[in-house]
Amino acid sequence: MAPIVIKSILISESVDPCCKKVLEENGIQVTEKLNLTKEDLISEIKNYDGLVVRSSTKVTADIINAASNLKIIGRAGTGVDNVDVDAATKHGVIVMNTPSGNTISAAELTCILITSLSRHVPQAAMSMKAGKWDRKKFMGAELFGKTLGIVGLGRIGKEVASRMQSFGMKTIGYDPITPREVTAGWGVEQMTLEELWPQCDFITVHTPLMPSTTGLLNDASFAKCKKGVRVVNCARGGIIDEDSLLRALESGQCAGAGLDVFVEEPPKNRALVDHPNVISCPHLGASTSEAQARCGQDIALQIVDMVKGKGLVGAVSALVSLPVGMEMGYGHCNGIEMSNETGAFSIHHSGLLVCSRTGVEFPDSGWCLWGGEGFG
Ligand SMILES: NC(=O)c1ccc[n+]([C@@H]2O[C@H](COP(=O)([O-])OP(=O)(O)OC[C@H]3O[C@@H](n4cnc5c(N)ncnc54)[C@H](O)[C@@H]3O)[C@@H](O)[C@H]2O)c1
Ligand SMILES: O=C(O)[C@H](O)COP(=O)(O)O
Repeated sequence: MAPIVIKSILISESVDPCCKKVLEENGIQVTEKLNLTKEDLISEIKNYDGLVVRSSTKVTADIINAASNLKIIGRAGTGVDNVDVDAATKHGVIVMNTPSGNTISAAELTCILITSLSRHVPQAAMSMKAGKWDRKKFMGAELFGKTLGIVGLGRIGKEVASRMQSFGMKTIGYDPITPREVTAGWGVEQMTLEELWPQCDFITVHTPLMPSTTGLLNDASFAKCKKGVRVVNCARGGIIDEDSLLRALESGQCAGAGLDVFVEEPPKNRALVDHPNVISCPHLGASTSEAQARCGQDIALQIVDMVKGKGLVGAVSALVSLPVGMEMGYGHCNGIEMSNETGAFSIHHSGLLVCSRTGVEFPDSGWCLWGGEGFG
């Protein structure tokens, strides 16, 4: 791989200081400017070879078009839905993420929301602070023996399963890509969504936000659930349709929701946040010192490796420039096996890889196809 020259990088969000340190130790000049408006970013970006962001900076096509020197957009975290990967690819800008750095933190917050929902801990704590001693109102239910449905059995889904199994929960799930025999090895029985909905006491979603996952839980799927199901979304706002969730909470079909993410962040419509049976957080899944240190260090090291011509670990957009029908590589990731099997992936206009044989959409996350870590 030919080395790529990166002399200056703009960090536009609160990224762990080790990111700046590693880049500077490798001769890259780093400027940190937080809370830039879109207009500020458009006028600033031409001065930099690289941009490092988290999820708040919306790196839209107009920003990328104005970035005459930009060669790399580094996402210190997992989701790249705040970056216009198509526009970046068209401009030859590499988009890179650090998908495993915050897995444990996101999984832990998910489990905290599940356990809090079962015992109303946040509501009880607020009532204590209000000077009350209300033991009847906060009667809960044990998690032991209950069924947790996990939709999306990738990195975070797997970690959630093992933690909740230690509470004695039965874990079932659905994932169109991770093989059933692999998740059976983690104690997760896979089934169709139609089979899954009516069995669950709790449902947690861990997919990327894509056309096929938008509104996965909607009026129709809530209607198939047990009355009183509790749901958690620590993935992306919109995977659980927000209007349907509110209706299900109001009718009692859904007894509680734990939400870390919203369609609009921060949410202007406060109906869900204000609902008494909703526990919500301001997108805190990755907000631990450990996750931030890992993501900050990983993105810096990946950029340095790219500059030195050592590799393109975490590259997301590079895939889009590969020809349809290419050989993607070898490994035990099912996506790779399928590419070898079919040689028939096409690049969807939204940046998704779509297998023409199965119609399965792959998120454009480089880890699974480049890293070869698969589902080990
Ligand atoms: N709240 C936070 O701060 C936070 C932190 C980290 C990650 N995330 C988000 O969590 C989500 C999961 O992250 P991850 O690292 O586990 O990703 P991952 O890529 O490891 O796993 C996602 C899984 O979803 C599966 N999937 C795709 N389409 C599906 C569908 N239609 N139905 C069911 N499963 C489907 C994929 O096959 C994959 O196994 C992402 O949306 C990510 O952006 C949020
Ligand atoms: O996709 C992610 O990595 C998470 O949503 C975390 O986003 P953040 O880096 O903005 O906290």
